[in-house]
Amino acid sequence: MRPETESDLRAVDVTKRYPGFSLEGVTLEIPRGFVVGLVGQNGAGKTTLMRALLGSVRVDAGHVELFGQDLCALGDPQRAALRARVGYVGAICSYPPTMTVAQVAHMSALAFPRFDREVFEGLCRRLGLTGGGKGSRSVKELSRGMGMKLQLCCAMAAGSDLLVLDEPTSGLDPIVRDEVLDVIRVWMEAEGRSALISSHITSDLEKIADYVVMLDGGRVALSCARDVIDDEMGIAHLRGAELERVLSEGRVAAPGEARVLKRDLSFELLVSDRTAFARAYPDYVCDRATIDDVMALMIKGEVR
Ligand SMILES: Nc1ncnc2c1ncn2[C@@H]1O[C@H](COP(=O)(O)OP(=O)(O)OP(=O)(O)O)[C@@H](O)[C@H]1O
Repeated sequence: MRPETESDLRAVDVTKRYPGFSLEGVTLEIPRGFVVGLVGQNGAGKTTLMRALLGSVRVDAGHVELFGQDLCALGDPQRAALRARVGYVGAICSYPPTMTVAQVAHMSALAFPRFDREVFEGLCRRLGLTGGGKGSRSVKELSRGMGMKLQLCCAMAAGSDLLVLDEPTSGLDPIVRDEVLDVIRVWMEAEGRSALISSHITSDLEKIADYVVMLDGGRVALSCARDVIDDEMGIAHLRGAELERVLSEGRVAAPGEARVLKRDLSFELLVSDRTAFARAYPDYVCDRATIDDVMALMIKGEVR
């Protein structure tokens, strides 16, 4: 990923083993100023990876550099200081349920020295969390979407340089999802900010992510710029004989590197360069690939 850009976070060969699951040799970078989207099926290891990156779980091997410093080589105070520059938002709103929005702000201001109340209040107004007496509502009275917005407002107002968001749009309606994405986009406009966002709603990542990292069974199955998926990759829809012809000619993928998925009446073939494919096989249909398409082929596709 963009070796010429400074990285806010760099993970090298990160391994975390649980009984029955392991995150194996994950290497990943979050270049400064960019959004990295993390995708994968349920249980692929996204949350475990995020927790390992933030030092919330001890890794068994590999290392993590946060803002250029090796987390393992630091003492607790230095690690905590670096960690304070990262805003983490989990899928569940973790504030005490009886606290009001205003009290959450007060608690955050005590916890985060860089917490900016004006920024917090501006964000809350923008997202409809406050105004018209709404600020006196307690956390338990907030809907799931409101709880997510409140966590985001706190993380952004805390002066974070890097946001790590675990499924920030899950369970939200499309309008609220767009609002949340808009707020992240506006936050990203300030220089030097980055984000790692996991999601099962890949259409959200298509709107916001600059890079995509795909996890499968605890390993990185694909890591690339989103533009590569949008502009270059394709899904060819082929009949059996057409597929065999394309595979035997070896122009699309070397033997052992093609990904093929059988559908009811045809086969799908993952194509890394759809323009070259169209030139080589002008009579065969090849569509643009979405993140979902690529995920299905990479994870469920047969290797040919
Ligand atoms: N503390 C733990 N002890 C043992 N196993 C764990 C622990 N935390 C996670 N796991 C296991 O690690 C695997 C990956 O879980 P993880 O929550 O990271 O996946 P995920 O990709 O975030 O899934 P989802 O999309 O469903 O949220 C699962 O099999 C889970 O049971």
